[in-house]
Amino acid sequence: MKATDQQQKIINYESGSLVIIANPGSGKTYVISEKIKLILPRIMEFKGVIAISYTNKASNELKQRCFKDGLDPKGSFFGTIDKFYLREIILPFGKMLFGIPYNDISVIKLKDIDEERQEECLWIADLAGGETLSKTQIKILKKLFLGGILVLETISLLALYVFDHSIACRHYLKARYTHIFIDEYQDCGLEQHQIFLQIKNLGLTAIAVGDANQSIFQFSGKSSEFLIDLGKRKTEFKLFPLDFNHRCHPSIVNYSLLLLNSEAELLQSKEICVFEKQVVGKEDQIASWLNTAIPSISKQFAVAEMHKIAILVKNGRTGSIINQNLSLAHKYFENTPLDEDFTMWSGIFRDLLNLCFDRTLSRTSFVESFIDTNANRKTAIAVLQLIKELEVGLNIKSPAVDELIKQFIAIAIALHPAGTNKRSIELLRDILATPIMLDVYRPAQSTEVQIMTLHKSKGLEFDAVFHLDLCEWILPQKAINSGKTEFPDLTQDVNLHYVGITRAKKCCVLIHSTKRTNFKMEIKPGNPSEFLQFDALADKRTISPH
Ligand SMILES: Nc1ncnc2c1ncn2[C@@H]1O[C@H](COP(=O)(O)OP(=O)(O)OP(=O)(O)O)[C@@H](O)[C@H]1O
Repeated sequence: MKATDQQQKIINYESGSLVIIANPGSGKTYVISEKIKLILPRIMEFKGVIAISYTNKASNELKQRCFKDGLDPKGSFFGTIDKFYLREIILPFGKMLFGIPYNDISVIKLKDIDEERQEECLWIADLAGGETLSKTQIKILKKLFLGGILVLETISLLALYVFDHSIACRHYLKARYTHIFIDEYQDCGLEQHQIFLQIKNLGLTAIAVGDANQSIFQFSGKSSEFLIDLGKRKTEFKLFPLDFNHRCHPSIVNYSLLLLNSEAELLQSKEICVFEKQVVGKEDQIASWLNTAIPSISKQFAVAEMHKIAILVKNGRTGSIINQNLSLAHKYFENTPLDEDFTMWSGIFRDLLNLCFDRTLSRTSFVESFIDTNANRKTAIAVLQLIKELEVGLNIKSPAVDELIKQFIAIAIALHPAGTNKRSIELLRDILATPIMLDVYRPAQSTEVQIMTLHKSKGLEFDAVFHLDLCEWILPQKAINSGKTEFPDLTQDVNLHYVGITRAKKCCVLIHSTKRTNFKMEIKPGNPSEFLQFDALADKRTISPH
C-alpha cells in the first residue's frame, strides 16, 4: 500500500505535536502505525511510545501492524486508556501517595461495592467529569485503595490526582516515553483530555487522532468537544485533515456525507450501492429475508467469504432475535458477565480466551502488555509455555474445567500476582462450563456472517453491511416527555448510523420492518426511521431488488 500525499505529510511531520481530524476509512490506523515505525528505531533502548487505542482489539491490530516485521517495541506501552491509568500511573505511584494496600487491588464497579462501603461512596454516582476531588473524597478513595479497591467510575479522576500530586510519576513518564498517541479522540473524557495535555507539557510529542462524527459514547461522559478543542490550539498542535475514504464505494461515501450535511460536496458515482428494504413482519421475518437475500447479494457484489458480511443492530434485543432465527451460518458477538467485570484478572482471562481461539493474535504481544519481557525473560518464556498448554487444553472436545482454571490462574499469577480475585475465577468457571458462552470468544469463521451491535462495529470494515433497526422509536431513539416528543440522543444516534453505514466497502442495506419489538418485548407497528425521511438522502439509495 502506498501512502497518499495527505498521509505521507502526516507520517513525515516531526516538528511537534499534531491533531489529525480524520474521516471514516481514511487510514488512521495506517498513519499511526507508520509514524510509530519511524520513531521507534531512533529512540534509546529503554524509551518507548504510549499508544492508546479505544479497545483491546484495536490495540492488538495496531501492535500487529507496527511489529509484524520484527520491529523492537522497546519500552512502549500499547493498550486502552484504563490500562494506562492503572499500569503506569495509579498502581505504581498511588502506592507512594497513599501507602501499600493491605489487600490485592481489584477494580470494581460502584454498583458491586459491598453494602458496608456503599454509603460513603454515594457521591461517586453523581460524578459528571471535571470535578476536583475534595479532601473527604480523597480520604475515601485512599481508604478504598488501601483496602484493595479501585472503583471503576473514579479511575480517570484518580489517575489525574496521582499525576498532579506525584512528581515521581511525572518524572517517570517523561524519562520513559517520547510520544503519546491517542486514537479515537472523539470518545475521550475530560480527565483523559487533561492528562493528555499535561503529558504533552512534560515534553512528550502528543498525537491525537479522531473523527467528531464518530463520537458514540456520550452517555458515558465522552465527548467530541475535546478533539475540537485540540483543533483550535493552533500554536500547540499542527492540524492535519485526513479525509479521503479508501474503504467505501463512492455512493456509500456520498450517502454518509449527506446524512451529516445536506449540502456536502459529493463524489462521482455511476451506481448506487446503498439499498433500502422494508420487511413485512417483525424481526424474525427480517431473519428469514436475510436467509435468502444474503447469498444473492454476496453473489452480486462478489463477496468471497461470509465473515466479510455484517448484520448490525442497535440493541441486544434485535441481535438475540436475529441470532435465534437466522439459519445461515453466523456468529453473534454478545457480552458475557466476564466482559462486564473490570478487574485485572477478569481482563487477563478475557484476553487469554480471545488469544487461545484467535490464531491471528500474538502471544508475545499479549505477554508484553503486562510485563517488560526484556527485564523478565524467564517469566515471559514460562508464561508463553503456559499459554501454549492452555491453547491445547481449551481446544480439545470436552476440556476438564478444573484443570483449565488452574492453568488460567497460573498465568494470571505470573502476570499480575496482586490481582488475585475470587469473583473473576467464578465468572471464568461459568464461561468454561457453558459451551454457548465459551463460543462467544471464538472469532467468526470465514463461513460465518457476523452479527453485532453498531457500537461494537466501530473501527471494523465489511464488504457488505445489513444495517437493521432503522425503525421509528429505535434509531433515532424517541421518547415522550410531559406529552412532548423528544429525541434524547439525536447527535449520538446520527453518529451511530454514520458509523454503521461507513463500515461497508461494497454495499450497504438499510432495513426496517412493518412491526417491531419494544423494550417490554411487546410487538408494535413499525414505521421507517426519521433518518430515512431526510430529503437529501431519498435519491441516494434504491429499493433492494431482493
Ligand atoms: N493509501 C491507501 N491506499 C489504499 N488503501 C488504503 C490507504 N490507506 C488506507 N487504506 C485502506 O482503507 C481502509 C481503512 O483504513 P483504516 O482501517 O486505517 O481506516 P480508519 O481511518 O482507521 O477507519 P475508521 O475510522 O472508519 O475505523 C483499510 O482497508 C486500509 O487498508
